[in-house]
Amino acid sequence: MSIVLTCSNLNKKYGQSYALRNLDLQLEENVIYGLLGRNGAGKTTLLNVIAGGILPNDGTIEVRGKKLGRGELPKDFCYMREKNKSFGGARIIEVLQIAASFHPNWDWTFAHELLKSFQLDPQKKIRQLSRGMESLVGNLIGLASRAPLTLYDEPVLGLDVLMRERFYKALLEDYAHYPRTILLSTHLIDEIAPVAEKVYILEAGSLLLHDEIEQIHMKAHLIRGNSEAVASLTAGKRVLHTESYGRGTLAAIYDKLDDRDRQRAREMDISIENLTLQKLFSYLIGGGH
Ligand SMILES: Nc1ncnc2c1ncn2[C@@H]1O[C@H](COP(=O)(O)OP(=O)(O)OP(=O)(O)O)[C@@H](O)[C@H]1O
Repeated sequence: MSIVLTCSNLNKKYGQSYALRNLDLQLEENVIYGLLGRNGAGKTTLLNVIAGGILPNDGTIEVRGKKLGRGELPKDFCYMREKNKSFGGARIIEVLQIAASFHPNWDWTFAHELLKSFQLDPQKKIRQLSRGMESLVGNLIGLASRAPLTLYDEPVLGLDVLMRERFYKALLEDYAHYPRTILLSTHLIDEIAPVAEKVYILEAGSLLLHDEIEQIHMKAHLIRGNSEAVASLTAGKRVLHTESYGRGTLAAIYDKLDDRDRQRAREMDISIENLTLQKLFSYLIGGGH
């Protein structure tokens, strides 16, 4: 396992409030990550601190084991911001030409395929584009640049369902042939579950959870039954949330359940459901509501 990027103890304050607090994050080579969090959780700030030149108050960033100096940006990376106000007067094709000059792995054949698939007219000016089309231009650049480290901030913002599906499909197909490290920040949590291999969940600038999607499928459960029975089954496990109803309790847990746990659950008439990533997220940050 080779580490591409390590952020250690990052802190970023705006006035008295922390946009990032003691944040640690590590990205491995050739993995797709989801960066999840509510509005204001700190996702954009984190991406800007890594790649957008915002200086943290504390903490270090290492790229392939080499610490970045203050204000230094990673090499060989592509960062597609949520908002890109520059280039308004330029045509799409001109923006692609600029991007191509920055990225040594740029693939023009792929870029033209994506223009067609995303239904973008290369002669259109950036300021004539809808919100979704603008996102698609950014997504195209992120894909065709094939940078070893690609960071996307809300890439599907403003996209309709068809275009979201086309983007995810293009990403996964291209990643299968050209593996690299990709981090996608998003609100659309269940959509990212089939795309990402690992996720980081932020809340109020801190890391709430990070794990492999596969592990999340194995560990995120909702348990329902008699209160004493639920308390006994969940003892020693990571309980995210509990709620009482009549004589029963509902508990969201984040832990593996082995055969013995499941046998006990059957004996005690406890039901066990798997939680979707979206539901896990809701229980982590707000008790499921
Ligand atoms: N330039 C700024 N000045 C002051 N506060 C800021 C600034 N940029 C961000 N913040 C604050 O930092 C916190 C994190 O914001 P950030 O944009 O990183 O969140 P986010 O997770 O990307 O949110 P969203 O999903 O809504 O884009 C918020 O409380 C925000 O108000």
